[in-house]
Amino acid sequence: MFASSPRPNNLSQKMLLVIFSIYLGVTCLITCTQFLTEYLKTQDSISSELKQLEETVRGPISSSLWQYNQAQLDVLIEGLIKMPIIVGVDVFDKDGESIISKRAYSPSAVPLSTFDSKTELSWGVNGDRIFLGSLVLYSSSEIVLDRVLFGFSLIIMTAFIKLTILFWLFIWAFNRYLATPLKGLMSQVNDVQISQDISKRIALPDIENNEIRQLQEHMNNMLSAIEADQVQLLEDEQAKRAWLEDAVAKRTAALQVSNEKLKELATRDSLTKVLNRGSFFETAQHLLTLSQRQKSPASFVLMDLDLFKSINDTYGHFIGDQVLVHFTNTIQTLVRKSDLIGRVGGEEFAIYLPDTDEKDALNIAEKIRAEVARSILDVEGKQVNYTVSIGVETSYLEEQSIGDLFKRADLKLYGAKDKGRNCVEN
Ligand SMILES: Nc1nc2c(ncn2[C@@H]2O[C@H](COP(=O)(O)OP(=O)(O)OP(=O)(O)O)[C@@H](O)[C@H]2O)c(=O)[nH]1
Repeated sequence: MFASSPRPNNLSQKMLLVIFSIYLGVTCLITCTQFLTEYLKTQDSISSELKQLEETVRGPISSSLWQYNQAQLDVLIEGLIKMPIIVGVDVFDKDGESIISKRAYSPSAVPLSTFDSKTELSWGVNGDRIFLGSLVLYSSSEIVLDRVLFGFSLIIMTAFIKLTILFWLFIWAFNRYLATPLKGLMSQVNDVQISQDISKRIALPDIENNEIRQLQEHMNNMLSAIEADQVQLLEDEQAKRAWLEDAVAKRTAALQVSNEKLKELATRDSLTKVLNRGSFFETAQHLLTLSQRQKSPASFVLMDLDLFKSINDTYGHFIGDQVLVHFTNTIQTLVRKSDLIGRVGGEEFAIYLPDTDEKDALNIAEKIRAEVARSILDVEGKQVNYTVSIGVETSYLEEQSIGDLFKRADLKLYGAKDKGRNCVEN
């Protein structure tokens, strides 16, 4: 049973040690007391037997002494000394002088302790008792021990049997009611710990309604509380994350809008919304490089509003601004979405036309010139008419710089101005 039982842990070992040490101590104490009591009882019993023997032999010994019958006295003393409870016999005369002294042991094996019983020897003559001497019978502790040990071995044996039965009963009860349920409890707690699955619950099989069950219930309540806390924490965490993601998304959208605005501010002309000079030339340079790689033609149209100073002077700067906006709106309706429009000076604009040869570029420039010349702008009840001079230039394949193209277009623009304005020069 013990071999198949679970290996005791420190607590159980300690419990066993403490319980059985106490039990052994108490048992030893009781046994020693029992032994002492038994010893004294046996000694009393032997003393009584000695007394009885004295009563029995007092008459014959007194008779032998009265008659001086030494032979009879010797026989009687020999008989006494052979008795199992007697280790010595002494006979004294009336003056206390030893007449006979017999011992059942040799001088080399003297008993540890002896005790005796003494009786007077007398003889009756004419109704008077004549004192003849005394008889002393001795017995020893060894004889008492011999008797006690016989009875006591039975006590020791029964005590050992009781102790053994109690020990195994204790081991069985300990395993059945404490060690096995505790081991099961620890194993299940360990499972929860290793798997980190708080939804698991501890369920010991065949458990009685005792402290272990209460412990199991307390642990399960604790697990439930931890699980509820974890769920709450998870929900809080998810809510926080959702809030954070929402805040980040809103912030990102706001940043994108700001970026777009910044980009527009950096790249666009605030009045006409077409590309500013820097941005136009940068983008046009990229497109020119691309056109060259694809070996496709590209054209550059440079436009300058005619006598714009006098428009400002005549109608004021506000109307001058409206003319600029009108002009950009007009050209946007006449070019492709892929064409690049930029404001390169106060009243000077440029269009970069990818995949456009000289002939097509001239057509577009002419369309712009004609449309502008034809249109009448109505601002604040005033009718404004304006014209534009245009220089057109188409790129050569070996041409690398948009600046060169611009310079050549500018020369053409001067030519148009020289020819009297409101015309296209290429
Ligand atoms: N309203 C307004 N005027 C501008 C703006 N930018 C430049 N101007 C004006 O445009 C005028 C350009 O005048 P000029 O360079 O003498 O040229 P022009 O009068 O157009 O004469 P030509 O170019 O020879 O036909 C100047 O008076 C500038 O003040 C602007 O954004 N708004």
